[in-house]
This record gives sequence, C-alpha cells and structure tokens, in this order.
Amino acid sequence: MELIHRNLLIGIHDALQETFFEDRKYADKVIERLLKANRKWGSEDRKVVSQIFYDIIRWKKRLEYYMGEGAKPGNIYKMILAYCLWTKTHYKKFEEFDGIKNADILNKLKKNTVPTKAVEYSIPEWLAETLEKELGSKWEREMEALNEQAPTILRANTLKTSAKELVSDLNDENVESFQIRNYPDAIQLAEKKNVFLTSAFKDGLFEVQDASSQKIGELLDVHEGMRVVDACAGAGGKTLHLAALMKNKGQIIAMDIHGWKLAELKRRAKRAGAHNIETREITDTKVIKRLHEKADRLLIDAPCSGLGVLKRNPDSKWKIDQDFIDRIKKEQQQILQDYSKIIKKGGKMIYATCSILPSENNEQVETFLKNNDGFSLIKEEKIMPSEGFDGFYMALIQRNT
Ligand SMILES: C[S@@+](CC[C@H](N)C(=O)[O-])C[C@H]1O[C@@H](n2cnc3c(N)ncnc32)[C@H](O)[C@@H]1O
Repeated sequence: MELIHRNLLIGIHDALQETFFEDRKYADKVIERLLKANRKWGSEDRKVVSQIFYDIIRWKKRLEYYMGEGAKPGNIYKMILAYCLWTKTHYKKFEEFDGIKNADILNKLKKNTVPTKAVEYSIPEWLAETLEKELGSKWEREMEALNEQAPTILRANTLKTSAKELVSDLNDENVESFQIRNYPDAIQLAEKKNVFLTSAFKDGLFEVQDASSQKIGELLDVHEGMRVVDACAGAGGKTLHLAALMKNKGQIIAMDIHGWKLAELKRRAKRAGAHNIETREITDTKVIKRLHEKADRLLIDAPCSGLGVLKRNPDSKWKIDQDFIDRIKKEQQQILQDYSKIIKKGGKMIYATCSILPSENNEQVETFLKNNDGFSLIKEEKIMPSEGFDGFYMALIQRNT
C-alpha cells in the first residue's frame, strides 16, 4: 500500500480526529462523509483511505506504544507515521510529518516486543481483564480474529430474488461475489466494493447483513400468517429478513425506543417490498403491556456491548467502558423479563446479542429461566469471531405456561 497523496493524508487525519475526539462520531459515518465529500478520489484512493483509517482505529493502543504517548488532538500525524513505519506502508515525506522523530518510533519497533497483552491486541486494559475473566485463555484467539477486516456479506431478499440470481445480477454490474455454504440467502463479496451504488441495491434485491446475523431469523422458526414481534428492531436488519421468511404474509410489529431508527426501517422496508411490517415506538410501558400474550414469535435482539462485531466497528472498543457493560447487562435482564410476556403460551422467542461475553449471553438466559418457570430453553448457539463471521449469541426459548 502507498500513501503518496497529501490530500489523502489530510483526509485520514481529519477523519481520525473526529472519530477519536468528538462525541457520538462513529467511524462508519465519519468515513462515509469523507468519501462523499471527495467524489473525485478514484477507487484505489478510496481503498487506501478506508484501510488506513480503519487500521489505525483498530491498532490505536499499539501505535500509541510505538509513539511513546497517548493519542491527542495534536499528534495524529505522528500516529499515521507510526502506522506507516510499522506496516512498511510507502509514504512521502509530507510537511505534516516535519519535526516527528522517526528514530524513536523505529527503536521501539526494532525491539519487537510489547509490554502487555492489551497493547499486543490493541484494546483497553480493562477489556483485556474482562475478556480473560469471561473467556479464559481463548480470549486471545478471539481478539486476534476481531482485529481482522470483516468480509462484506449480503442477504438476498427472497421477496424479489435468490442468492444465485443475485450473484449473477451483481456480476453484470462488475461486482464479483459467491454463495456461502449453509447460509441459504447469503453471498460474500470477492472484494470490498460500494454496493450501495448498484441498481441491485436500489431495486431492493439485497441488504448488507452478516452471515451470523442471518442465522437468527432462521432460528426463530417463523411461518406465513403468524404475528411476530421484533422488540429491539432498530433500523430493521433482522425485521426485513423475517418479512422475507414469512413471504410478506402475517404481521410483524417492529418496535424500538428510538423513533428515528424505525423511520429508517420503514424506508428500507419500502425498498425491499416488505409490506407486512408495522412500526411502534416504545414511548412508555403501555406499548408493551398492550401486546401481552399476543405474539406467536418474539425476537429480542438486545442492546449489548457489541464486542462480537469489533471487526466491523473497531472504534466501539474505545467508546465503551466497564460501567457501560454493567449497565447494559441490567437492561438486558429487564428487557427479557418485561418483553417475554408478549409471547402467547406455546409461542417461542429468541434472545440474541452480538456480544461474546457469557455474562451478556447464556448467563442472562440462565437467570431468566431460573426466575420464570413457565419458559424452557429449546436451543442456543454461540458463534465466535474466530469461526470467520461476526460473533453472535442466540437462544431459542419456548413459553409453556
Ligand atoms: C442490537 S440493536 C438492534 C439491531 C437490529 N435488530 C437489526 O437487526 O438491525 C439493539 C436495539 O435495541 C434498541 N433498544 C435499546 N433499549 C431498548 C428497550 N428498552 N426496548 C426496545 N429497544 C431498545 C436500540 O435502540 C437498538 O436499536
């Protein structure tokens, strides 16, 4: 890789500044805006900018060690230089690098050791402790996988097409992809491309959705004509999958505490041709109470630490802390308690997260089942990032009485 154009360097710098130091600025949105504002950059330039931007976010703590100081608004060019030296990225001697002592960085690199596991895997010290406590020695394998780039996976919208047809349609638009064994509607891109520009996307033939996430819809065992509640629907990644699995028949009630996410869901549903979705913002407890014992199926895709999807959102490891995880765990148990009442007797629900911590996953389900003897576990699945796709947990639970 080469970093030889000054405007790309400045772009990467500004995007990192925003992501690291501004509140509520998320890497995916920051890079999207940067690339949109620079339409004249060619596809190779875009690739270089995205890769260096995401790699530096991923490896921030390790780079801070090589720099000999923590990241701050005044030293991000030094961090970019440390990255170029570490990864042997070819760069020009830009004026922005003037005055930075290469030798100090190179000396650290030459030692070829790092002081702690947290530096090695580039995560906060508290997170290394939490991962070790919860996963034992296998946490290192998972963190190694989480520091890789995620593949781009699409879900063919079976209301309009099939995975096989989608591969062929995308091929006609110069996007190479292939089907994935054991994931009936998933296809993987051969290389990163902006698929949102394709007519296949505009025609609603697919959604970007990781392969692990696609397993959740399938596990819920929905059928045409059922009433299904998606209680934490967000912008509807899984709702749209459920609509396709139900062949647009029956009713899906998609809920969330954030109305703006549901508005985005509606836009996506229109593009996908999904007509059986109704959205309801959760403004008070009555919204839930009205649905008690009304649903055949319930999906709780709970808010979580997001530690299973760090490949995709590496900045979140710098934005969360142990307090956040402790708080979210309390919410997860409360959501399970309150929302499980929505299922009819004999109905089923899924509790899912994109976390790899047992305390957010099976331990939550164990606590719930201990306190609610009318429910029983049918099946659970833990997908770890080292298996290739995102880390996810899902438990299928039946309401008996
Ligand atoms: C993991 S995300 C959902 C992702 C979504 N299901 C998808 O597939 O795209 C969790 C969602 O739960 C929502 N949420 C947080 N607290 C909630 C609560 N108490 N009740 C319902 N939704 C909640 C968040 O706004 C967020 O959209």
